[in-house]
Amino acid sequence: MTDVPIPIKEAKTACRKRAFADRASLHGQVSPEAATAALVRQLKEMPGPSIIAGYMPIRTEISPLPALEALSREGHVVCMPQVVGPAAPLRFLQWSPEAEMVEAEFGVAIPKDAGEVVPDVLVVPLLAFDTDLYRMGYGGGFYDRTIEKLGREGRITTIGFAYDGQRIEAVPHEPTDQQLDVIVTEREIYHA
Ligand SMILES: Nc1nc2c(c(=O)[nH]1)N(C=O)[C@@H](CNc1ccc(C(=O)N[C@@H](CCC(=O)O)C(=O)O)cc1)CN2
Ligand SMILES: Nc1ncnc2c1ncn2[C@@H]1O[C@H](COP(=O)(O)OP(=O)(O)OP(=O)(O)O)[C@@H](O)[C@H]1O
Repeated sequence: MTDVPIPIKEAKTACRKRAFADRASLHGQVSPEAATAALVRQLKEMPGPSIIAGYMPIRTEISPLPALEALSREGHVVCMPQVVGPAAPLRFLQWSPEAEMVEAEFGVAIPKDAGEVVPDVLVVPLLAFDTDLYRMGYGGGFYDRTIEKLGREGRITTIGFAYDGQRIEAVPHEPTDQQLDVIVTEREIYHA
């Protein structure tokens, strides 16, 4: 029997469904402290002052907030993503632990009345990843478009943040999928 390749969209949909279930079983079971400490260490290793983009966790994403709060209190500029349109890259609004938040597209909170900044480090949420540092998100292509644009305009470092159990053998990918530079979990730091 010959192997018939599964079309990429179908492969991604099937993978995404499995990844949702797998991540849900990790969330609440895996203690995030070691991941937080590793993320803080990784972000502090960045040369020079950096503007760090995080995310407000939704669903069962591992929360980067303890790490971002600590870095913000130490004087780092931190920002959060905003969806501006279905085919547009994300834009980033400055954030601090005291920032007033409002709910925006897809149920994601964004800082209210905040100024736009351009990050040079992106902490990226994901559903699943592999050791080639491919990631799978919710399917909007927002991070792929954003990484592609920021990379074209300057230097950008991308750090995936996840539970180690979100690692899978191979994430189905297509030419527009961007590989991350680093993935931080509670157990491991993966490099390209
Ligand atoms: N915490 C967090 N913030 C983020 C993202 C993210 O993945 N996580 N984004 C990353 O892009 C952007 C928001 N984009 C999002 C896109 C889709 C869904 C979502 O839940 N989608 C539905 C499917 C919607 C549909 O197709 O009808 C789903 O997954 O069930 C959430 C956020 C910016 N902020
Ligand atoms: N740089 C880009 N330019 C144009 N289209 C893009 C770009 N990057 C991704 N896309 C399109 O977006 C669609 C969804 O991408 P994909 O399934 O990889 O999303 P995702 O990485 O899971 O989601 P997200 O990045 O929002 O978390 C793809 O069909 C792809 O064609």
